[in-house]
Amino acid sequence: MNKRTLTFVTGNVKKLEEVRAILGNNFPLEVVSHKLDLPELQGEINEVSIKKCQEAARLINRPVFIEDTSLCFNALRGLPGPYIKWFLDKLEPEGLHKLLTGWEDKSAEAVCTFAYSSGNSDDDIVIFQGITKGTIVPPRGSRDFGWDCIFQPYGYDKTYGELPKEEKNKISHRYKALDKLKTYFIERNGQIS
Ligand SMILES: O=c1nc[nH]c2c1ncn2[C@H]1C[C@H](O)[C@@H](COP(=O)(O)OP(=O)(O)OP(=O)(O)O)O1
Ligand SMILES: [Mg+2]
Repeated sequence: MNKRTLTFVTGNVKKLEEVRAILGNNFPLEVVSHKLDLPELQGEINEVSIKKCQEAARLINRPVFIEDTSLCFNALRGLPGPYIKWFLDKLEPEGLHKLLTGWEDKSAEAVCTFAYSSGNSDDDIVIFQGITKGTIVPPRGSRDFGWDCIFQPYGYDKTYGELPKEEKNKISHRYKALDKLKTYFIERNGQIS
């Protein structure tokens, strides 16, 4: 039987790469991607993801999921959080690290939030979240993907940017969120809605 398809809406190719690598082959649905830069309204993390997903479902009109990533500095009470993309664009990794000058607490949480819509506007949006805790350090390693070079997960002496991809994908915020998403669809035998 052909697998049902589920559309991942993102404008970020690095995210898509990781999602494909982490979901692997034993996922009961076929994931296709759709490149779109969705509007992201301001708010708390889950709110941003729910609205982003509703907009994706409205535009694409079929079962979709989206993902929104936050980087939350504990000293800054969770900021930049969902606004990390704009902080990174303007400050670059060096500047993000410097934001914490003057704070002893360099701890941070990488938060990945997937939101799924069956495409039926009567159904609730389902959220899957994964959090990896770590420390913000001066940049080290690959600059291929966002803020990877300044985030050092707890228990490691390497940043995400220094870890081999397979290692990052075993411990990352994205891995933990996708693990929940995977379980949800496996328990439903790939049933959408
Ligand atoms: O694992 C990661 N390691 C390092 N950097 C990361 C990671 N995951 C997202 N990022 C960056 C991309 C963007 O600068 C911001 C999140 O913003 P976010 O809106 O979720 O991503 P995006 O706009 O690039 O793609 P999308 O079209 O799916 O919204 O953090
Ligand atoms: Mg975005």
